[in-house]
Amino acid sequence: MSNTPIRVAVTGAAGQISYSLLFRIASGAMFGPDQPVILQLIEVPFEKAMKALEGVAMELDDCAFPLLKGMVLTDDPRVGFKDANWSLLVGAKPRGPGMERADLLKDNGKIFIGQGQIIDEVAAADARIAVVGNPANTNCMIAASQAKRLTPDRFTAMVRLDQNRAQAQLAKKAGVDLTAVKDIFIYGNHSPTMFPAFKHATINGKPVKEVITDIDWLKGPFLETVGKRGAAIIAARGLSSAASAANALVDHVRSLVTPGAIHSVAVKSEGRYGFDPDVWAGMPVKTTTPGSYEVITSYELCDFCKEKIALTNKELVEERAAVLDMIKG
Ligand SMILES: NC(=O)c1ccc[n+]([C@@H]2O[C@H](COP(=O)([O-])OP(=O)(O)OC[C@H]3O[C@@H](n4cnc5c(N)ncnc54)[C@H](O)[C@@H]3O)[C@@H](O)[C@H]2O)c1
Ligand SMILES: O=C(O)C[C@H](O)C(=O)O
Repeated sequence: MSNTPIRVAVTGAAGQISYSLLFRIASGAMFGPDQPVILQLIEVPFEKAMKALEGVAMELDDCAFPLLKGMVLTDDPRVGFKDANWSLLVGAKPRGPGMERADLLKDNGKIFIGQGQIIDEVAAADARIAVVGNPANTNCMIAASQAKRLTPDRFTAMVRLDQNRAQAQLAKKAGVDLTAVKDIFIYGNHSPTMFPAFKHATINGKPVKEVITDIDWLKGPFLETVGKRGAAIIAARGLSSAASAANALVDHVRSLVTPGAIHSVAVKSEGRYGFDPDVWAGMPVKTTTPGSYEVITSYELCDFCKEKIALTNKELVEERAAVLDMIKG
């Protein structure tokens, strides 16, 4: 790690995810305990949002984080993304009770056209982008489609919350410590069609199916609970998940800068695991250096896995088709 601060741009900086996220970044949880950061906080150009952002910045000051070397508060994305090493695209309208993710597609998609163009123009040479705002995979595809300088591998979308949810559910069912569950990866969309591939997961080093012998639970309630967890939280809280989403983004970025980490990331598929080449789909990734990763392509897919992947791929292809005019226009 270097002593030069990393510039981290965060959109939706006055929103609920950011209220959990920013303090973790400033404390060193995302980039490590020796890495200083400058937070470049971006909000919409409305008085209420900017006022709320000032309040968040006051609280960040009041934490006296030694690693926080500066803050920029802005409603101008050109200022906010300037020289950013990481751009965390959280800002978007969240889904409310009863809303489907498809409803968000057009509204939120527009945001990512502009942000993709500006990041490509003004962010740092080593810029990397992580998309959280929903529908995250397709928003990431939209942002990447606008880039002429930055290559598609720089753009990732978050499926880490789904991986964490799946790991927690498997540990609970098996009655083991969370850390006993390994290699549970999320394939496809961050939506109820996602596929947590339990077949490849292990519990205390044994294949999941040897420990959880209730295959009907794995194929039914397990997939359903993980896939619909976002909606369950919205129904219970009246608001979408925030602290767990922020925590997952810390994990997503931390793993992407930690060589050897193996984790689920939505990346440009390039046809891997049977996905359409142009969609961003969750799949297992291994971080190779603090600035690069490779997709792990060695997992074999059973017929059940292929069926599930075909479903989530279909949804991603449909989402892409729904915004194709926007990204080509
Ligand atoms: N991928 C995931 O796992 C995951 C998990 C939870 C939530 N989400 C999504 O994250 C997004 C944010 O959720 P939240 O609960 O923080 O919402 P929120 O409404 O509390 O905050 C969103 C913030 O974004 C701001 N914003 C909107 N458009 C913006 C723009 N163009 N530039 C900068 N800021 C902008 C808003 O003013 C608001 O302050 C939602 O789309 C939500 O669905 C994703
Ligand atoms: O499902 C949602 O709309 C919120 C979020 O993506 C989640 O998974 O909690």
